[in-house]
Amino acid sequence: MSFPIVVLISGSGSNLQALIDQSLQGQLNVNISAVISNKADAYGLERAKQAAIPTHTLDHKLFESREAFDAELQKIIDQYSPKLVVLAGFMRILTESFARHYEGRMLNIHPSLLPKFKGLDTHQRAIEANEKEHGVSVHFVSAELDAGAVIIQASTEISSNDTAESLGNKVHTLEHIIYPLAVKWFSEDRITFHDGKASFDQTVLPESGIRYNEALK
Ligand SMILES: Nc1nc2c(c(=O)[nH]1)N[C@@H](CN(C=O)c1ccc(C(=O)N[C@@H](CCC(=O)O)C(=O)O)cc1)CN2
Ligand SMILES: NCC(=O)N[C@@H]1O[C@H](COP(=O)([O-])[O-])[C@@H](O)[C@H]1O
Repeated sequence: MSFPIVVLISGSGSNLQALIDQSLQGQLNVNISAVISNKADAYGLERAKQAAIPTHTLDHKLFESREAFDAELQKIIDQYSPKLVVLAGFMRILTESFARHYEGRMLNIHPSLLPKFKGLDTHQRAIEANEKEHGVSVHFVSAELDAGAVIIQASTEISSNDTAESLGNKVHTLEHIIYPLAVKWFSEDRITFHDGKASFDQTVLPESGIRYNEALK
């Protein structure tokens, strides 16, 4: 496997599992070199162990500052010399120096149609805002929270009887399709990042930030 990646998690790891599955099925030619969690009880750590992927737990509560946590996190990550760092439900805001260190080679999946609903509790906020649609965005990670160049988005309608949970389930399904797709494109050098912007090989997308609804039919 010529394309090492490191995945950061904080919770269940269903997006990690989607990457593991597609890698094992030969649809994604990456080597998940390590999985790192800031939460010891993250089920994603179990998923990694079941796939014989090295795991690390780094409890942010044990560090005096965000900078100290990020410095240790960077040390662990760089042992693996990844070509890509994948945030998959990683729930810590990263410092500017950390974001700059991995600029152009760190992705995040965010459960909203950015730039709408940056931050947390996005499903409930979309419902309360009477949005007609909601969805998910894969983007490069920048120092500014949830503001990096968007690579791919997928959307779903919000039904009148949707709850944050039912909407979250619909979004999760979309995530498990578009995150492996974005990682695949990046690993095949069909997405590049320059000067804060994402650009795409013409075989992928005519322009950045495309909605990829048709992929879900
Ligand atoms: N510098 C950046 N760091 C992170 C980004 C980013 O774009 N730039 N994306 C986030 C992921 N994320 C949303 O997609 C996100 C994660 C966490 C938070 C947050 O408020 N975290 C709190 C703790 C919350 C908790 O522990 O439950 C915090 O860090 O104090 C907002 C958005 C990953 N990092
Ligand atoms: N702000 C970041 C954020 O909320 N990310 C969200 O965390 C979940 C992780 O699920 P998973 O652990 O099952 O992959 C995903 O829904 C992802 O969009």
